[in-house]
Amino acid sequence: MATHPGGLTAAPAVRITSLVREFAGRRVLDELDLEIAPDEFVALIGRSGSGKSTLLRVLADIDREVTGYAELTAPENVSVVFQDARLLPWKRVVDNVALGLPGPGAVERARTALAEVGLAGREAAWPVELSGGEQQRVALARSLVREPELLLADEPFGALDALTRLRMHALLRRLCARHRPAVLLVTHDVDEAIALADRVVVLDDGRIAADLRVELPAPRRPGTASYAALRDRLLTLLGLDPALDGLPEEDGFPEPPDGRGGSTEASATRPEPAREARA
Ligand SMILES: Nc1ncnc2c1ncn2[C@@H]1O[C@H](COP(=O)(O)OP(=O)(O)OP(=O)(O)O)[C@@H](O)[C@H]1O
Repeated sequence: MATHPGGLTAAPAVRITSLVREFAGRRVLDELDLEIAPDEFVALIGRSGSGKSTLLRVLADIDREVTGYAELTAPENVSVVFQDARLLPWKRVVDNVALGLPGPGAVERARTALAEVGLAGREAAWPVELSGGEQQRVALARSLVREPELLLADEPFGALDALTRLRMHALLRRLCARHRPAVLLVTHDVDEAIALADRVVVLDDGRIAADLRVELPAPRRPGTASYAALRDRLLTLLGLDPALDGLPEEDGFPEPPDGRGGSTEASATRPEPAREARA
């Protein structure tokens, strides 16, 4: 639970207890527990197939086919940002942001939100006229103009170049400081997780392998000893070798049945990440 100024203890924005999601009898989320406080920024990392997007879809109420849970509490006012901006190509930028907003002030609010993400003057543009980073900024404006209590983001910057991604980090930090939603950010990028999150949760085979608070002082610059220690710990938890800067020695994927791919038995065994107690 979050303790707010004044000593009040706020109820968590998200509380999940013993969540199970199966596909064809296989547990993809396996009795998962997670709490996110209001205003808290949680990054969710984990290997491909570990269940990150599934968890996000359940919280977004896109996936309702959960097999079981003891508690599943999330706010009603949730916004979701995906890797692709998913703008309606036949609507101008401002109308994409205003879409579904109630009241006569909708367009004005959309304009203000676009200015907040640095797109003042581009309101009348068509989505196709914007770069990938600009489209993603529109998607952020569209999400935050609704003042969500919970912002869910599934690799929102994964398709952007490295420089744009860094600028998007700064933008998202500023927007979250202003709007103060609880955030669950799915990312493959350990540095992105460290740069943005209050907590990094590591998912492995549908269970939480580690839950680490990021205690680094701002600005969180790579190169400090404490940054490197946290980064190494997260890479290790992902089954990667920090000494190789995150590159695994083997790809860790199963061999094709006919043995094509030509390597040894060892390469068919994926590296086992360490499990850690909740910190
Ligand atoms: N609709 C579906 N039908 C069957 N299996 C599914 C479905 N959606 C997801 N899965 C399976 O659930 C597992 C978790 O998928 P999920 O997309 O949540 O993983 P992820 O951690 O987000 O992976 P990635 O990092 O590669 O995006 C995978 O093994 C996937 O094949």
